[in-house]
Amino acid sequence: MIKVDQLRISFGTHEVVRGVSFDVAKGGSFGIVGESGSGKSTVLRAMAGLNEDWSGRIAFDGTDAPLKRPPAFFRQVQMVFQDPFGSLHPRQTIDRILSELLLVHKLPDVEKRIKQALSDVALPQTVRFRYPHQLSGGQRQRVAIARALIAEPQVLLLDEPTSALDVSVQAEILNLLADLRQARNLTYVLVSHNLAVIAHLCPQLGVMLNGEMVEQLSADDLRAGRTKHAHTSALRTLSIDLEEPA
Ligand SMILES: Nc1ncnc2c1ncn2[C@@H]1O[C@H](COP(=O)(O)OP(=O)(O)OP(=O)(O)O)[C@@H](O)[C@H]1O
Repeated sequence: MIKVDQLRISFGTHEVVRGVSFDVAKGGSFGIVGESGSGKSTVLRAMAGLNEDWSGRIAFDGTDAPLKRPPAFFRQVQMVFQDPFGSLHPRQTIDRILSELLLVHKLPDVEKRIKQALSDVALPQTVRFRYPHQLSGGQRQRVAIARALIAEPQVLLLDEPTSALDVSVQAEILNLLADLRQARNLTYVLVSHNLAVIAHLCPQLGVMLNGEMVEQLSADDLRAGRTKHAHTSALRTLSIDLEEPA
């Protein structure tokens, strides 16, 4: 479903993504983990069509993505960001936020689709005419997910989708994302610095270090400590230490 091959991205003379390659099967979920600045978000933004200056190959469903994506691309592929406060327009009601993509893509049954989108992410219909600041952080992220799914895409690109949330809410959003993927056969690429988040949603993952994907492995191998690259072992040790403070 997704093929990224020898992706390279520079800002000025600084090459921040240095030949990254990975594949994701249809209905699969691939995680990208790595420390801050390793290039994870830059990879995802290029895949989403938000950065038009890259080289290599990015393909969805067998079709190479051009640098500048046509409008139809954004029906097929949607992105969810870390901070729902930043990604939802503060002066627009949830109704307006959800209807925007439907209008852009000229989809029928706006009313029905908005109601369905709210119920798909387990939000009460009463939030429809509220503003983002009148919702909790978890509810805002549910709106962001509803907006991403409303035009029925096949791929979700998720950039730290739970990092801005309280720990108790994080698990709810991760479970929602897992359920939605299964129900709709969605394909996910998820970026996080948090190995536990990645391992929860992604059976396969890639580890980034200084713009390179230094290792790809299964979540099972990660859990069992079957790692090859020293950086993967270091991330794993760090995440175990964080989860189980002495
Ligand atoms: N628009 C930009 N202009 C210049 N440099 C950038 C830009 N975006 C990212 N960078 C640089 O590219 C490198 C990789 O950034 P990126 O955001 O992809 O890392 P990351 O692994 O996602 O980290 P984080 O989790 O902190 O977002 C960093 O050195 C960053 O400073």
